[in-house]
Amino acid sequence: MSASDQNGVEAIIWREDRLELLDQRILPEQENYLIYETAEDVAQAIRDMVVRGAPAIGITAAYGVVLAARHCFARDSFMWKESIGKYIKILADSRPTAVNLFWALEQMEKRIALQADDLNPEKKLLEEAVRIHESDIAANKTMGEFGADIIAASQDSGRSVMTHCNTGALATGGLGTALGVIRTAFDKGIIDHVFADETRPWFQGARLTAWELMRENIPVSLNVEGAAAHIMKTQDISWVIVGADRITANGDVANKIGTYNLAVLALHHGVRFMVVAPVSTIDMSLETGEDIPIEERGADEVVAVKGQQIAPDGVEVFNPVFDVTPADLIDVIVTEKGVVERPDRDKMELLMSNDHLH
Ligand SMILES: CSC[C@H]1O[C@H](OP(=O)(O)O)[C@H](O)[C@@H]1O
Repeated sequence: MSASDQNGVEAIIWREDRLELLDQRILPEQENYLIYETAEDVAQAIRDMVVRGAPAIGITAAYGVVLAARHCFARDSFMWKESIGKYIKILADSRPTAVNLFWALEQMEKRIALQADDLNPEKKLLEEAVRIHESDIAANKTMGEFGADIIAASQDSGRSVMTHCNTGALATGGLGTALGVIRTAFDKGIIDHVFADETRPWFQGARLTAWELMRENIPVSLNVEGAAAHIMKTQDISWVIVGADRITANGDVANKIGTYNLAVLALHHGVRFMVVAPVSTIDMSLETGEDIPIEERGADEVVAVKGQQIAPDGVEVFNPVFDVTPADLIDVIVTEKGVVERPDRDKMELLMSNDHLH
C-alpha cells in the first residue's frame, strides 16, 4: 500500500448532518473530533485554528454555509436568503489571508442565488460544499503527479527535500498540496527523505507534518527553522516545496511566515523552490503580494509554548503569521490546471485562462 493510500487522516468530516473537525490544536498528543452545528461556531473554529490550512479553511467554511442555511430557513422559509448574508460575513471575517476562504464562500453564494426563495436549500448547498471538498481531493492528486514529475525531471541533484509548515491532509481535503507532491514523489521512489522545519510559533511542522509523515513511514527529520541554511549547505537538498495561502496575478506568494526566508536561502544555495496550490488559492484581483492582507495573531502564541511562558512578562510581540515570497524567487508554481515555470503575470493569466495546456 502506498504512503498516500495509508494516509487516512481526515481533518474535515460531514457526518449525520453536522460537521466534525479534527482538533489540530492538540495534535499529535490527542486525536479528537469536535462537532459543529452552527456557522458562528465554525467561524470560531477557523479563527482558533481548530482547522487550518488554506484549502481546509475554504472547505470548512462551505460546510458552515450549509449550517447557516439550515438555521435561516428554519427561522423564516421565505426570508432565508436575506438573513444568510450575516453568517457568510461571520465566516469571511474568521481569517484574512487564505483566499480559499473567500473563493469557497463565493461558490456557495453563487449556489444560493440559484435556489428558490421558499424551498429548503440545504440539500443543494450541501451538494456544493461536497463538490468543493471532492474537487480539492482530486486537485491534490493531480498536483501530486505534476510536482513529482518535475522533481523527477530535475533529478540531477539530491533525493532530499525540505518543506515548511503543514500542507498535508490536515491542511486540505485529502493528500495535501506540497505534502501531496512529497507523498507522491516518495511513493514513486523519486525522493527518500524530508526535512520538515518546526514552523514557529504554531509548530505546524513539528506537530502536524512530522506526525503525518511518520504515520506513513516517510523518512522525516524535524529541524529548527534556524537550521535551514546549514541543511541546504550540508545536505543534498534538491527542492524546497511549500504550499500557499494566496497567489497574486504576478505570481507573488503569501504563505506561512518563514517561507520567504527559505526562498532567499534556496536561491543562495542553488536549491530549487516549488509552490504547490490549487487555483482556488490564486487571486487575480490583486496585482502583487504587497496587496495581500497579512494576518497578525496574538502575543500568546509567541511568549508561551503549550502554556509554558518562555518570554518576560509584558514583552512587546510582533506576530505576523504569513509573509510574501516574490515571484522571482520561485522556480515553479504547481496547480491542478498546470504548472508555471518562473511565474510572471502573463504566465499566470495563461494558467487561469481556459486554453492553458498542462
Ligand atoms: C495547503 S496550504 C496550507 C497553508 O496554510 C498554512 O497556514 P495556517 O496553518 O496558518 O492555516 C500555511 O501557510 C500552509 O502553507
